[in-house]
Amino acid sequence: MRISIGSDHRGVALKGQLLPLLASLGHEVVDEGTNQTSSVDYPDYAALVAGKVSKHEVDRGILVCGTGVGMAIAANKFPGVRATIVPNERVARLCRQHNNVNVLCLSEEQVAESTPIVKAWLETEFEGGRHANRIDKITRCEQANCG
Ligand SMILES: O=C(CO)[C@H](O)[C@H](O)[C@H](O)COP(=O)(O)O
Repeated sequence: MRISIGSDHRGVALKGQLLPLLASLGHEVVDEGTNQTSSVDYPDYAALVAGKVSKHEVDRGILVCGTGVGMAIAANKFPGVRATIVPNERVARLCRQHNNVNVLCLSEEQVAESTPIVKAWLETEFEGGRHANRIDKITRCEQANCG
């Protein structure tokens, strides 16, 4: 897969660990930064990654910050993006099977072992069926500017 990855300054160390992992699994990785520990704004990096997912320039996105919260909030503003914080392997599988999550948000502070989470998220397929009906409802809401 072609994967765009980004972080803020609180996620840069974990992003650095994920780059060789993704390459070793055979994925083409686009590193959107940041590559420094000086303070940056997470919405800028969420926009780079989620924008590419939204425009289908990449297959998936990965975002890392201190908690994953800000990245998920910002990424979900982009049409067609389904981003969530994933704290463990079980949620990694379920968010693919049920929610077709296309942007994985990780907390560098909270996640001790990210490799099984990332592998499970990459390997697990969307189940479709009743879950597709639910995603369609979200998509229709997004397109109609619900609320
Ligand atoms: O977006 C976040 C929280 O919702 C991330 O944890 C950021 O990394 C954090 O907000 C950055 O905070 P800082 O005090 O400016 O380092």
